Amino acid sequence: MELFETKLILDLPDANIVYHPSFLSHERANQYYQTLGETIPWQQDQITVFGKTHPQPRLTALYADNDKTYSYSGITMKPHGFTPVLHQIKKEVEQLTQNTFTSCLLNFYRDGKDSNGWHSDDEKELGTNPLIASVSLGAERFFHLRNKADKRIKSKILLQHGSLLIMKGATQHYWQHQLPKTSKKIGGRINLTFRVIQ
Ligand SMILES: O=C(O)CCC(=O)C(=O)O
Ligand SMILES: [Fe+2]
Repeated sequence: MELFETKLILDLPDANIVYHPSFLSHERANQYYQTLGETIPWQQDQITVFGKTHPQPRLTALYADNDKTYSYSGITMKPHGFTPVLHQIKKEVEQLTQNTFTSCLLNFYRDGKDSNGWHSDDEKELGTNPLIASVSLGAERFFHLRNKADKRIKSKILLQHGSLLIMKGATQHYWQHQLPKTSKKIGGRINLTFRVIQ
């Protein structure tokens, strides 16, 4: 549940992005970080980008209330069924966004060397204008955005422990995002992205 009404609307052309810094209390964010870190069967897949195969620079897991697979960068992920904790977080995200989700893709960035390269969440299984709701737990990391038509148009936002970032509307058509590496000595970060996978 949202603690404060505080929300930040990113003022970017052709984007619809809202940031809720205090979506979860620190106490609950701590609990979720610990539980998910210990209980999720994290996997490290081999990805193929520009014809080269290498281990993905983070760990992932897919959860869903259906058995539809999700494919990107040459990986096909099979979902697990929602656990009680993930189901609880999903309900809270659904309440705030007034949306329902079928799936949650989890990312575990073990330290500052783990990352997520430039991409849009534009796989066809996500539909035309997907609403992506992204919960951050653990170490703060910068989330970069760049305009697809003019890559010099950029923005970044620090994703804090317990925050929720919502991307919707045409955002994925016009913008890419990434989570770059950092040389700072930081701990792990868990990210949960709720989506509809059709
Ligand atoms: O870790 C993040 O905040 C971003 C994750 C992301 O972009 C994705 O999984 O598609
Ligand atoms: Fe993404």
